[in-house]
Amino acid sequence: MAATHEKLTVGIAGAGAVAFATAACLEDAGHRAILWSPSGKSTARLAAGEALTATGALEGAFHPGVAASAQDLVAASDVVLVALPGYGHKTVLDAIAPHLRDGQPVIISSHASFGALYLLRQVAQRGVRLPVTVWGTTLATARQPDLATVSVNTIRSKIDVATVPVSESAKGLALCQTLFGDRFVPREDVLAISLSNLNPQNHMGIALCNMTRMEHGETWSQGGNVTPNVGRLMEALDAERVAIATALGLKVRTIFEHYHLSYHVPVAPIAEMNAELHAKGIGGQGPATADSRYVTEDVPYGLAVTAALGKMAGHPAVLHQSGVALFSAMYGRDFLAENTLLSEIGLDRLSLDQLRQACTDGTLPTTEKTGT
Ligand SMILES: NC(=O)C1=CN([C@@H]2O[C@H](COP(=O)(O)OP(=O)(O)OC[C@H]3O[C@@H](n4cnc5c(N)ncnc54)[C@H](OP(=O)(O)O)[C@@H]3O)[C@@H](O)[C@H]2O)C=CC1
Ligand SMILES: CC(C)(CO)C(=O)C(=O)O
Repeated sequence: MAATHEKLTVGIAGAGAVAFATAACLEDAGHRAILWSPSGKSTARLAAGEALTATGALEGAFHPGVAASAQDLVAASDVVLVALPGYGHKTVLDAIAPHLRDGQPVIISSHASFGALYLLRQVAQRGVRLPVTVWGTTLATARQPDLATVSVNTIRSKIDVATVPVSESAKGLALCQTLFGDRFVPREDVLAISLSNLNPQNHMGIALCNMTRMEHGETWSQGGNVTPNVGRLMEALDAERVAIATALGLKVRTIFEHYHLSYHVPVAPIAEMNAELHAKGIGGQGPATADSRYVTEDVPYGLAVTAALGKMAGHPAVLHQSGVALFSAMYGRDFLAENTLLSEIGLDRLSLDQLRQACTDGTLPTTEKTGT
């Protein structure tokens, strides 16, 4: 699909902060957005006729549609966009998979734990082929003060994108441009995107170093608490991730580029960039609970993946591995075991060659480990 002024209907699976912000942006651009909340809770007020009010980087009152079921969502949409935390991905992918049509594009924002490969396997069992476009991050950073309002902190100027199968990359990119404008940076494949989500490493530094604030339920500035030592930890985590990507011959953004492109602040040490965000009033607030996706999503669906890829690439990500172990010890949970996608795609049974092939053609091997 070439980038056009075509107006499309986008079915959004998920109805949290990012889903609301994405729906508002789509409606603002003249597209039609339909939201689906897996429990129905998050769309109840919109379904009752209230407007979705966006404040901040996007202002306005919008009336996206609401779907009562995954089946209705998929049936009414040209494109399906998955926008919710990784711990909900398998549930939602399982809900949409039986209804997706041949060729119907799916976008996952942000992509986690090779969910694209899982979805492609599920639809292939029905003989359905479709392109899955994956983003390393989200269109916006946002919070949901209530279930009819979204506070949009920033709309990103650059988003890393790839499509599985890779042969559909140009069409996937054009679709994203049609929907969201010229803000996409094409990356090689879903493997590159898996190493492009900076939330897990950044949230590890932020949550680990502010855990007592989270446990005490304090209100605290996120940007203002990325102090020099926290910033250095985040930079060291970043160096591990970038080293793995480099070893695999993949180009990914650095933490410096990420903060610069997401928040439009000059490149500097990460503590300084965060201090600048804090001073500008866009540093955000850190989690006011230990039950935060900064840990419950980012450890099993993020740190664990980078750690696994580090081992496969021969560049062990010691700090990421330590993050999984430390948070598991702190919470008294086995975060590695909580990931519902990696075990499904059998990442530990794949060789690097097999994983790379699957990321290229979208087909997971059925045979035992072969190649390096
Ligand atoms: N918010 C932000 O600024 C940023 C977010 N991201 C990433 O974007 C994604 C979405 O974030 P955000 O919108 O803030 O998240 P939210 O917590 O606001 O998402 C809430 C939505 O997720 C659904 N959900 C939660 N748990 C489950 C589950 N177990 N099964 C099924 N559905 C579930 C909820 O369902 P229901 O409606 O039924 O309650 C609701 O629709 C995450 O991966 C996050 O890391 C990345 C960068 C910035
Ligand atoms: C707040 C922000 C934008 C940075 O940590 C974020 O990534 C999130 O909410 O997940």
